[in-house]
Amino acid sequence: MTTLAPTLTLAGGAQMPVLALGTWPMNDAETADAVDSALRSGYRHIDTAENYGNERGVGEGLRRSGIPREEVFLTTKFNRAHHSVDGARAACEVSLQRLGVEQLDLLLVHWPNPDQDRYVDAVRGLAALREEGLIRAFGVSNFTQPHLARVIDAGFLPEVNQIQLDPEHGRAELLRVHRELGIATTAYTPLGRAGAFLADPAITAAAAAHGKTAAQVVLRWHVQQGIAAAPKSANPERQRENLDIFDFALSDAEMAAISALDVGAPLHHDPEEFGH
Ligand SMILES: NC(=O)C1=CN([C@@H]2O[C@H](COP(=O)(O)OP(=O)(O)OC[C@H]3O[C@@H](n4cnc5c(N)ncnc54)[C@H](OP(=O)(O)O)[C@@H]3O)[C@@H](O)[C@H]2O)C=CC1
Ligand SMILES: O=C(O)C(=O)[C@@H](O)[C@H](O)C(=O)CO
Repeated sequence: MTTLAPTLTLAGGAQMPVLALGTWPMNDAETADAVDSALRSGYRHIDTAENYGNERGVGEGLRRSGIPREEVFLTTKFNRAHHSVDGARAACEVSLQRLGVEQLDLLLVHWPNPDQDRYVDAVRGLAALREEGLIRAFGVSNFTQPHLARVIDAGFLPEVNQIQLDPEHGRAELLRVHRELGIATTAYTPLGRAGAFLADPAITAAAAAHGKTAAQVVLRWHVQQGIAAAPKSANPERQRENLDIFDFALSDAEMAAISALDVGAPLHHDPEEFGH
């Protein structure tokens, strides 16, 4: 029987599977193959973006897999040019078209782009789209606590903040803020792009103890904190490996040892400076 990931209930009531297939930096053809194999293995959440240029591939993989549309949670994101009420609508409409679906499960503002200072209007546009039923949930990505505060002061609660989060970037303070506000967290680059930390004894010892791989231990560390994770793999075997994390639990000591790998390394990109 196929194992499905459990879901998190978002603030607006949508159920979001805690394990998503990441699709950056694959092109349409690679994405279609990866999405097809992932869905056949039991994935029910796909992460894409306008910026990845592969939403058509996601739609193709979805149709090829034969998995009914309503069983799959589709997350996509839009770029800075769409940071306005009308822009969010236009972004949604073109993503729907490229994906070949009638509704998005989750639409995110990809980066805050504070230099143009229009992310509050972008979220205002998202709230209207949810109201109309074009999207089931809305959220943001790469937002810091001050960005979230501006959006919330304007009267909108993003349901998700998708952020870089791995054992070396535990994001403890932002996670605390998310929990306080009722914002779900999705971790991107959860494996550190097959980072060196996979060979750290804190992780390899837990992997040996549970008969799992280092990547499985790291993804388990994410979901055991109530965080969703979006590992990318183009390889069907590694896709299955990354989903096979729901039959064991890390001890408190193992969780703490992995969390201790965060010694304050900088993020790949500073959201005050970088964005598209
Ligand atoms: N919101 C945002 O701004 C951002 C969102 N993202 C999203 O997050 C997703 C994941 O992040 P990404 O940066 O790709 O990094 P990941 O941490 O997911 O690492 C992906 C890399 O790890 C390899 N890999 C996957 N599974 C395993 C495994 N079990 N063992 C060993 N190696 C493995 C993959 O290779 P292979 O494919 O060969 O298996 C690939 O090279 C992206 O695809 C995208 O959807 C990413 C960056 C920013
Ligand atoms: O992959 C994404 O979602 C991005 O936003 C990319 O810009 C990614 O963060 C990156 O690292 C590009 O250099």
